[in-house]
Amino acid sequence: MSPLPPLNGQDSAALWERFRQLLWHDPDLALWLDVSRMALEEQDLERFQAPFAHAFAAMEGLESGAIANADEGRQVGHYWLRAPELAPDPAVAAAIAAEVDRLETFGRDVLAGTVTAPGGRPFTDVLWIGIGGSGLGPLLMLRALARQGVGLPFHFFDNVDPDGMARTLAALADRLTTTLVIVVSKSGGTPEPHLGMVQARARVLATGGDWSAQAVAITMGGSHLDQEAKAAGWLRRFDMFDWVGGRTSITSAVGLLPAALIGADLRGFLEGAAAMDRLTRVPDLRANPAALLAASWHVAGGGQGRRDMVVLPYRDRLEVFSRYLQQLVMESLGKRLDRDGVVVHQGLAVYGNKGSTDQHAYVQQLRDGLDNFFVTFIEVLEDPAEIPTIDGECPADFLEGFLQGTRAALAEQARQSITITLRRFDARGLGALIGLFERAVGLYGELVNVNAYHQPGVEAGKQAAAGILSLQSRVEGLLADGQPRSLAAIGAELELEAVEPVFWLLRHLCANNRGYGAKGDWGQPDGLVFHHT
Ligand SMILES: O=P(O)(O)OC[C@H]1O[C@H](O)[C@H](O)[C@@H](O)[C@@H]1O
Repeated sequence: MSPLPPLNGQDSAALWERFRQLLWHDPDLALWLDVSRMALEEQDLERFQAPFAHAFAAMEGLESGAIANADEGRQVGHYWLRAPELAPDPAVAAAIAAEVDRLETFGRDVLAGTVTAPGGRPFTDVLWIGIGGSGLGPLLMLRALARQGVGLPFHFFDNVDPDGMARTLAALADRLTTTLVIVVSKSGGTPEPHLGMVQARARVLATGGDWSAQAVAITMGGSHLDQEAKAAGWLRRFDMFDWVGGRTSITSAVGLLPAALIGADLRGFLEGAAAMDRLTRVPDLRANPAALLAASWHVAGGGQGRRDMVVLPYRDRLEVFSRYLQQLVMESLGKRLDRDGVVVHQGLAVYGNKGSTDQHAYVQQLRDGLDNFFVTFIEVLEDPAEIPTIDGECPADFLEGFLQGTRAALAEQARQSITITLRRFDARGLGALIGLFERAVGLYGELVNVNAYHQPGVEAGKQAAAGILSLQSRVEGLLADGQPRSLAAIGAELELEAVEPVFWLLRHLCANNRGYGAKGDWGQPDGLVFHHT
């Protein structure tokens, strides 16, 4: 093969040669990957040989059951979920396969009306309670694969925003007694899904529902949530295995149960991911699409994430994909320390929405402004037949034109882009996309030597939040005697280092009907006097 022409200028023959040489295609998945507009050069492909040999070996170790998440002492087994025979323990392989069967059967029975809400009425809705990977994966499945009139409508509690909960409960109204409530938390101890569960249960019971007959748990065996579901005899419990991280849980019950309840092809989804896994195990940088992605990300950001990934899928069904990738990529790669304990502040920022919509929003800056990004276009070739050409205008052709136009306009300004093209978008294709990005993140994590499977920063935020809640109890306890106090007085009596959190807490309490009031100027916190009425 002739040397890869460098990416510079607008020499269309050289660009075409780059396109031809770097194009990756798999006929079975009918998927193309084009990284020719990334700053990946011949010398990069050479210098990456040794690091990728190491990364491929590390991924092989991970898939064979190594403790790849050393900090948490955990195996990383999401690849086994779609190829159970790869699990190092035959009992684990059997458990994975059995769980898929149970999920599929349960979904089918709910849709067929053989598993019903109390009183024998068919379930009408699903309320899905989960956050992070336990919320985003299901949302992606739903937005990507739901078809009009098939399966159950979904509603989400993916936060503890009381306004969001109130709106969701109001929309369900009297259908709450025929709503299947699915509480999802791998750890079973995350506060958000717990609080959501408590609120949902109270409302279901208040409207005459039968909570245990409507509730389903997806969690690790033995977790707090699992114990609760077991003790109260919930309708079903599904397993989330210890070796599956939240951001890679979409091929577990977390993504499969939504698929089953919207009548999507969950076996096809798993098969697509498994097929991509096979293709991304190939230990050859140029022949491995996940390696080509990881190498492209590396050169774009100098191995330090200096360019953001802008995800532009040209399909509304993939609108949530950028949010999904945000968690997968940023929670995996955004790390302060590398595996040797050196401070590296690694990461790769991800944002996006969809094309061509974004063409009319922030693409202006991508074309003309700060060159701190690369775009990942996602294209689907097969168009639905329902939208015809009218007066010679075919929306699908415009979409194709907008995609190519944006790619070319960016290239004119030496802005980098990747394009992933799928012949067809279906459950299998979605599985393949998931598998592709999961592996690319794993390989990139090896290249930059970070543990892509833990999230110590998230834990820090959780602990700080717990500290604020305990401070609130102390402040409320102090003010319970009815004595008015300034922030300084509260700080002195509680021996606090800082009073600013107390100001924030009391500002919130005073804004609601919680029995607290304040005298003074809210713009001059030092002069405020708070009291409990
Ligand atoms: O499923 P859970 O254990 O409730 O966790 C939900 C989410 O929150 C955690 O804090 C993690 O940062 C996420 O990776 C996880 O997906």
